[in-house]
Amino acid sequence: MTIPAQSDGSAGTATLTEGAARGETLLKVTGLQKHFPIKKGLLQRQVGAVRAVDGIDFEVRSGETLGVVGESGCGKSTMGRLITRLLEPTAGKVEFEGKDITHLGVGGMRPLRRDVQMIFQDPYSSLNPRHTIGTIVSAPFKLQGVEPEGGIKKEVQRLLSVVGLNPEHYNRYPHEFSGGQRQRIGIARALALNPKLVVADEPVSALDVSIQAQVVNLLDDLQQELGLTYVIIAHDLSVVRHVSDRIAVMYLGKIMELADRDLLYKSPMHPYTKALMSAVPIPDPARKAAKSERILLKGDVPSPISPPSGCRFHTRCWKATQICATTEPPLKELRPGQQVACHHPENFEDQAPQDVVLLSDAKEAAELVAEDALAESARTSAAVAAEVEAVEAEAAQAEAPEAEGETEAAGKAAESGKKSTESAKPTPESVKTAPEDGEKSTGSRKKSTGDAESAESTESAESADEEPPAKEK
Ligand SMILES: Nc1ncnc2c1ncn2[C@@H]1O[C@H](COP(=O)(O)OP(=O)(O)OP(=O)(O)O)[C@@H](O)[C@H]1O
Repeated sequence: MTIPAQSDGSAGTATLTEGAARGETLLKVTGLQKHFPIKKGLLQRQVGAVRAVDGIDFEVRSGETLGVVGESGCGKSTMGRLITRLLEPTAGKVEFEGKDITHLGVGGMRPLRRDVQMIFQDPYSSLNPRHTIGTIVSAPFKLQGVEPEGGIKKEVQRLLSVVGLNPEHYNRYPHEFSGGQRQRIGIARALALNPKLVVADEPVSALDVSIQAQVVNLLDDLQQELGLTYVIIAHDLSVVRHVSDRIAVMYLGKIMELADRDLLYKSPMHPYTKALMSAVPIPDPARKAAKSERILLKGDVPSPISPPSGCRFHTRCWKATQICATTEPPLKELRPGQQVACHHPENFEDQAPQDVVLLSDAKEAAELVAEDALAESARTSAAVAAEVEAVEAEAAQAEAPEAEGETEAAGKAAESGKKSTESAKPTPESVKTAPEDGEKSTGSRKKSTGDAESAESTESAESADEEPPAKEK
């Protein structure tokens, strides 16, 4: 699709190249929380709170697309409304282009409304049925008191053609358009003031599959043409797969994994990410065999009013041990470009190798996880752990000759380096020799590592199922 070039002389509108240069941080979120109070009784006393967003940190870089995925109710829309300041955060900080906008009032936010726009999920209810599309798309100009060069009508018609609509339909009403066309009207309205950041909340989930692809491609084209930065919220990974540069996986108000798209698809580290990915249908019949590796999650997402202790995913995770129920894992960069909040990550060295006794919840959850998936998980973790051990041993060896004949302290350091390597022994070893004493033995985790005797088979980390798609940009 050809998209007309953006007119560069629109009076009063910011040019997209202004502000943060490509790759620089445009939006920064620190410890962001939104707790909706639950009130009861005549006096409307607060008796609890829905912890919709419960302490999240991330950055959005200029020119990139950050995909945000997670099951229904995990706080994605609330997060979107917080960063566009449609909601007031309970705690935390939102910075846009280095400026703290967390508690800006209506007046303070007015100039920012040009720079940050939102596209809503439902193209049916987000457009006023009594207004013509001309009125709808021109509303931002009127609200901001902006008079584009050539007049508002001309600019609105230009915007309509930018999003692939007929400019002659300026005077038509929303009901005269199809779902996909209405979403295009919503996109035209969002683009009216040349925003820097566009937050799209489930922009295609209300549309037919064939139309979804058109709208996703339109968003992608517009990004390239206009240098937009996107946060795209979706409930599954298939929508954000082709457009995102990085993907944040949310669960119960927290970010579980935040990674470059290719890394996430090639080797997801959080068990929840892996489960979400295995739920994406595989259209290629030749890869139907992967079906047996589907991971089914047990039960529903727990209530955000009283989320589980420790790691919030532990009640549905097949790898959960005691530490998962008691200690919340921090979101840590385990690989460059891949942050994960997990004590027992997939495709990586175990972060709590001493903790091997599975929780009873985990044993139940493991019954829903295909044997192949469990075996693969153990194999890849073992392979990564072995790799880490080899690298550390090599480093210790390289240090050793230098230490020879030198100070005693240096010798001791080398020695302690070796010890720490030993203590970081791969999980599978420790899991295999895990307590056999009683019913709380490692259960399915043990079973899975048993299958993983050939820890050397690294290629399993890159099963056909997890091949990253070629980015369509
Ligand atoms: N205004 C509100 N008052 C009280 N609770 C709310 C409010 N808005 C959202 N919630 C609750 O916060 C939690 C997160 O909701 P949110 O809509 O952000 O999730 P989501 O991941 O976007 O889900 P979905 O994909 O279904 O829209 C849910 O439990 C929801 O019921």
